[in-house]
Amino acid sequence: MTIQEKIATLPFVDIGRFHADPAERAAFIADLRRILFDHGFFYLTGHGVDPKLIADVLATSKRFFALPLEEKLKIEMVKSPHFRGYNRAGYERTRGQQDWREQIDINTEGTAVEITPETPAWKRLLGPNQWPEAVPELKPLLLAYQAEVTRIGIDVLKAIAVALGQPEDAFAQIYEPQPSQLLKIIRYPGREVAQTDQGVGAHKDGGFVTVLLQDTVEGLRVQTEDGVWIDAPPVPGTFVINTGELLELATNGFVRADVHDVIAPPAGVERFSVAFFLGSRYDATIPVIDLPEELKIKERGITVDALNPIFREVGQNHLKSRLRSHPDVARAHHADLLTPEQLAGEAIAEAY
Ligand SMILES: O=C(O)CCC(=O)C(=O)O
Ligand SMILES: [Fe+2]
Repeated sequence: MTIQEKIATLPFVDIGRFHADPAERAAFIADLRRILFDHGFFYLTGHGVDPKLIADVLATSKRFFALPLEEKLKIEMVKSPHFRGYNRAGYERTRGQQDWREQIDINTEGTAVEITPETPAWKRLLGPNQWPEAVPELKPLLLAYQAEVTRIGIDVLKAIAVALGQPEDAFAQIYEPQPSQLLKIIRYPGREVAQTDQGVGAHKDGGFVTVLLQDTVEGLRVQTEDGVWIDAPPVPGTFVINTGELLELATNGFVRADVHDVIAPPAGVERFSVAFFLGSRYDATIPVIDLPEELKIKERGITVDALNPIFREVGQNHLKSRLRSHPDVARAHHADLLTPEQLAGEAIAEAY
């Protein structure tokens, strides 16, 4: 199969059409509405991100991953109460199976909040990032890139709101003034290291939308609604956008959050990607959007209780999943939030 045949199964969305004249914009919205119901994944074009910024982010990330392990461990995540920093390959699992990828997690650059017993627990997520001294250019580049993918993510979200028959700012009440901006630079080592084909196991992403930059090596796969796995190989000049669980919840399953995974590259090959997860404010509660009748009849429903407010409290859920994903960080910094079982159990990191 050629690359063209493979990607024929995932649609392309040119976000430039959202800013075109009214007739073109209306045609775009009609197209997007169809795409959103059928697919949780699409390729984004017309986004206007400077190709030089993209090239610099990838090249500089590769320089970080090429550092000796001891240098990378200087910013290991366990040093950050805010779940920021480096995780080495083979230390995370998805559904019990080892993931083979190393990564740096970055989020909104901030200062730590003083934590008292009265402080909402999610405020522990706020704080500074950890940056590598050995590659000082990484900080300004990733912060510039984070700003750009935030702009794109919000633009796509506005288009999605309009496609759902809502005003374009329908979600602004839960992302303004500060959305969550988790950015990961990721390296997947080849199978001679991984000794399994699991780069990252099957999962859904949690936020509004994910803006994914892939370098040149394929490996990303998406499960369609009928259960078939299709490839989502890199296409130069595009981002892969996938809609997350927050939108699935908000639309009672009209919008899909597709399960996806990454296959580890062949022996001797490494794969790089940069994933950006746009989420709402941490103190937001996910609303249920009242879709127009012609869309409402196509809602699929969701597997959790749609009206249970616990599932809809973003910060609390995010902190819970971070504590589960990174038990070493949880024990080092948040032991007061853990159950005796969590404190006693094996400290295995869960990616999702
Ligand atoms: O690396 C990729 O291509 C995708 C990564 C991913 O799905 C994730 O980190 O959630
Ligand atoms: Fe993902």
